[in-house]
Amino acid sequence: MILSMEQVSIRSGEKKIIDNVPFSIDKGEWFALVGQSGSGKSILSRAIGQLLPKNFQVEGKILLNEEDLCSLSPKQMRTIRGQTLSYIFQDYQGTFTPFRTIGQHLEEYQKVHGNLDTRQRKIKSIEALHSVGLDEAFYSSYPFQLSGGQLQRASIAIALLLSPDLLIADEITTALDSVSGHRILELLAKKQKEIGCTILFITHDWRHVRRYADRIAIMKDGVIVESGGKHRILDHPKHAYTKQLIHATPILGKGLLSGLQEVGKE
Ligand SMILES: Nc1ncnc2c1ncn2[C@@H]1O[C@H](COP(=O)(O)OP(=O)(O)OP(=O)(O)O)[C@@H](O)[C@H]1O
Repeated sequence: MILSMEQVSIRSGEKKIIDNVPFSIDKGEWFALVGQSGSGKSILSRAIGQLLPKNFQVEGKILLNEEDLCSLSPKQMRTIRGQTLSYIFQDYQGTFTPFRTIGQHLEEYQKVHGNLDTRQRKIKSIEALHSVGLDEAFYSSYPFQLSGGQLQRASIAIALLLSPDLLIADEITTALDSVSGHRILELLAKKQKEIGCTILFITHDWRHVRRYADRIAIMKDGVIVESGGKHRILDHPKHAYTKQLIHATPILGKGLLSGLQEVGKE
């Protein structure tokens, strides 16, 4: 198991946003966290990296590789973010500082994590760009010179630069057209195979859940109402809310909603 949440509750002042959430993610799996807007998916995922604003209080345990992240200092967390845990967000524009080139972003990330050799940093940055299908010319480009899909590729290059154990992808295709979104997820799936990292994938889109997820948790009003394997959740949902969500966005195509074969049937 790579990530485990034990009775995690999150408040902002008097408001309880997350209520007693338990879940665990196994090493190497693609774990989808699904739920309608405002259910608390982003707040929960940001709590993992201690990225919540100061007015939020987190209770419970968040164990990454058996280490309780809630007990770590901001300095210790900075080391973990990037090296062990990294994020890709829906708002890819926000990942980049407008007046710095893509290459400078890639280099800064390495510098912060102790790679002090200028030449090595440049070689690694260019390799990272190639690995997400961007050629060397993008090294000197500014963020505004890239399309949304290209920028999201660059965010993946940055997020995977130090081969993290856990990558949190928070609605990373929402701001892209469907073809670019599809390409980004294919790229992520390919990179996951290469690096062997675990993915916590936050989404509204059942097509993506069906195609990529191994296991799924369903969130409603700050509570996980149901979780399980893809086949179990998509083809045999138990909770009324899960059924409602699945039926609200039917998946086109023949056979089971999970895309798998029912056991015992040809
Ligand atoms: N900075 C904040 N301060 C106080 N409350 C917040 C803050 N950000 C989000 N919330 C509240 O926390 C709850 C959960 O929000 P969150 O963004 O986690 O939902 P979500 O499931 O990720 O939604 P979406 O799919 O639209 O991104 C909502 O009620 C929201 O209003």
